[in-house]
Amino acid sequence: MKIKLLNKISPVGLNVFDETYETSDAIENPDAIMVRSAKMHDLPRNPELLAIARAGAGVNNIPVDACSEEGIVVFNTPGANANAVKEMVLTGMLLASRDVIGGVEYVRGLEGQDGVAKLVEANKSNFAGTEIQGKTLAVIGLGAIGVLVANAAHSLGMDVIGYDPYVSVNAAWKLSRSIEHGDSLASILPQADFVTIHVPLNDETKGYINQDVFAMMKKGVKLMNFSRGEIVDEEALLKAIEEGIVDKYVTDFPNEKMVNQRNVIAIPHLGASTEESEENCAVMAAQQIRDYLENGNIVNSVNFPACDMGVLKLPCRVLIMHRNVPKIVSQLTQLIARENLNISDMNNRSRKDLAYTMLDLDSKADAATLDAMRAVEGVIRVRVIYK
Ligand SMILES: NC(=O)c1ccc[n+]([C@@H]2O[C@H](COP(=O)([O-])OP(=O)(O)OC[C@H]3O[C@@H](n4cnc5c(N)ncnc54)[C@H](O)[C@@H]3O)[C@@H](O)[C@H]2O)c1
Ligand SMILES: O=C(O)[C@H](O)COP(=O)(O)O
Repeated sequence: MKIKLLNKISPVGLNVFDETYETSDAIENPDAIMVRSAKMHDLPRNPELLAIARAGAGVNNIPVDACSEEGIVVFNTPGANANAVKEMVLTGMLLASRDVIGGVEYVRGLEGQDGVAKLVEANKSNFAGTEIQGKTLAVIGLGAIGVLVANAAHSLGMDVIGYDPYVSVNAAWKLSRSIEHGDSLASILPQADFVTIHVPLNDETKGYINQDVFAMMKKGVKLMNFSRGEIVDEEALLKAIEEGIVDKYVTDFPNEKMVNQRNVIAIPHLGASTEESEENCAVMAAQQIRDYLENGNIVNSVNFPACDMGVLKLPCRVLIMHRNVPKIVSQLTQLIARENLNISDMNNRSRKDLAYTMLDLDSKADAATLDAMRAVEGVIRVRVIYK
């Protein structure tokens, strides 16, 4: 099996692959791709490609809809880098409150001067700040990162209020009971001294933080964006900075416009860049790829349904990706029955308009049966794994 690496992937993750795998950035016609933030929208996809694993959370760099049409499973690694981002958000809030960056730059400028200790004592008041304890933090998006940020901020003495109209039961369980929930942005933003954004970039959230949303914010708010640059409308942001609504904008996504703006602290996308997080993401992504290539199991996909039949023990497993419409499964099983093949076990799962069927057979399926399955209307891809 050939795994193409589109970004630098932690070697600990690559160790998950045994000697039957080849991993490299130079591979052609891969069976699977491992990627971090490399933009894949304009890259060609070879017909053999079965899976793309994003070692991280955001999948806006991957053409997910096109992959679905081609029967390519797209995975991500939910939560694997959440702690790293949480620590960075806390750092961002502190950098926005205390002028550590200005102070350090000032001290560097004293190189070669006499009486440095005396000078810093005389001028330190230029870099004084405020504390985060006792301030109110609004968290937009209570997923893997938002929950960790909310709980950590609460334990540092902040009042925390969150908003997430699609919050999962799992995330809600993890949220501290002291965190209040709002039912709209308007219900959480007016009282917030700090706002932090933890939603994915998609059609709904592009330009989400716009002029109307800035108008809901308290004057002097400090805004953290460790999600994606495009979630914040930059024209509206610069106006809000000009009007004193935003006191500091801390972003992990600098662009040409943001590199040197007044009141903007721009960080070079370091949220997930820790040894621990890079290992967690790479290991999880590699395990998910292996399980899919070797057993056909789907865990943590962002386009196909979760479906797991464990390790393949029977002679043959047939995997069918198809539209979620009536009569497909019955046609597939009839084709199997026609050849007197016995289905020992099966699983069928759907997600929106896509479905996935796994069939464990007592004997090997012949090529003609597999081709007949491929010809069923609504079938996207058929793959077979032999033990
Ligand atoms: N800076 C970095 O290095 C870094 C690292 C990891 C993730 N990220 C970004 O952070 C995002 C969130 O990561 P995560 O791991 O918490 O993902 P997640 O899927 O666990 O959480 C996202 C949450 O946003 C909520 N949401 C979706 N639309 C919303 C809306 N319109 N309003 C409010 N809430 C909404 C979802 O219900 C979900 O709970 C990623 O999609 C990625 O873009 C950045
Ligand atoms: O969505 C993510 O997981 C982050 O933005 C991390 O991106 P990276 O893997 O390129 O650091």
